Amino acid sequence: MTTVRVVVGGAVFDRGRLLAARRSAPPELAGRWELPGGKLEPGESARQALVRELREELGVEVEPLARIDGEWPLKPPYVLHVWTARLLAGEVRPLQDHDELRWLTPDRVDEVDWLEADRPAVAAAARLLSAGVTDSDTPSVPQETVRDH
Ligand SMILES: Nc1nc2c([nH]c(=O)n2[C@H]2C[C@H](O)[C@@H](COP(=O)(O)OP(=O)(O)OP(=O)(O)O)O2)c(=O)[nH]1
Repeated sequence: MTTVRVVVGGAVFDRGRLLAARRSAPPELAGRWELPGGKLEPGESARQALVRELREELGVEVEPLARIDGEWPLKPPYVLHVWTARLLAGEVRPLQDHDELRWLTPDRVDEVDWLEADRPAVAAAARLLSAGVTDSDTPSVPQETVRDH
């Protein structure tokens, strides 16, 4: 039996913009843009993994909010899950795995060359941003779009 392993990506919001990160490695993915994050470690929840990865890779503290509905296949055995997250503290810096970071307003999310797997989640995140549901400190996110687990 093959067990799928989860990679969690963060749709990080700050002041109406979505964070995009350009991978610096491995060679086949370098130059493509992703939602920063990484693999869950044993015993770790998706929220914990996201907080840890974004601290390591970007030097910031985030608060995961809710999962964007869906699961996207990556190189087996990995699948991508995406969570929205709010920037709590710090300024993002490309410390690990990335060589450029960009904050994109929802009308400009298509300006970067996203990894294929990320595109549906990026589109969902842009819709949330456009709808303004990420503006408040106490987010209220439409239940048909995200679920919390
Ligand atoms: N983090 C992340 N990885 C993605 C996304 N889209 C996508 O295809 N991937 C791929 C790239 C990698 O092959 C894999 C995740 O690996 P990673 O290198 O980010 O994970 P990690 O930090 O835990 O890595 P490591 O411990 O193996 O070094 O998933 C995405 O949006 N975010």
